[in-house]
Amino acid sequence: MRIKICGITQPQQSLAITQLGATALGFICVPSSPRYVSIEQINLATSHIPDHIDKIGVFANSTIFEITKVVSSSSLTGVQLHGDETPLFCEELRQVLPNIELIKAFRVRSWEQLETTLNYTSGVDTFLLDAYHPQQLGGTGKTLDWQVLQSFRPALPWFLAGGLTPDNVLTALTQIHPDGIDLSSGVERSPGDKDLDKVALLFSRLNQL
Ligand SMILES: O=C(O)c1ccccc1NCC(=O)[C@H](O)[C@H](O)COP(=O)(O)O
Repeated sequence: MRIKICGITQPQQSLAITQLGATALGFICVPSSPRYVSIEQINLATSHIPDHIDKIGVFANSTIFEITKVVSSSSLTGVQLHGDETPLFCEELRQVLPNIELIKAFRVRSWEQLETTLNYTSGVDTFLLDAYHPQQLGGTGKTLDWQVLQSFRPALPWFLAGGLTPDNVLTALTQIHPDGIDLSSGVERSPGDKDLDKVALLFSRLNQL
């Protein structure tokens, strides 16, 4: 299973987190977020990270120009679209960045909304389901209803996000079987400052699976 730790801001934490077992690191490229990082910060945080670790830039309602500028100046291997990007936008971005993993995030407000994932299957590689919050785009610590998600059968591999912590991750994964999990505030001391003890606890809990 893929394990993405998102919202990294401190270079020394990125290496430690991959050594603990993360398969992907997420960098928030949304200026309004307290976890925002510049291109220079992304490059510092990824310079010692092995090639097999996915390095995902998280964007929300950015333009194709803004996204490609960050991707072409960094070692990002993937782009997560966390805003209201349309299927057409994803397909256009795919044309411009054919070798970059595209992840479309859905902030789930209603279960009917999950049907819209169908419209994105040709434009992206991966889905991510996150909790909806009226004021925040991500990193909210809110969980989804895992029981309802048991019937989610997406056409693409998917990450479960939203309020996962070392204490609830096994409960989630006994109910549903995503291809990956994504955690941010559940392994933090404060926004952008990861708690390496919590990250270690996460991996020791996952080893019990
Ligand atoms: O984390 C942010 O600050 C953020 C801001 C704007 C758009 C997306 C953002 N995060 C996206 C993520 O992938 C988070 O990991 C995801 O929302 C889960 O967060 P959490 O509930 O804290 O585990």
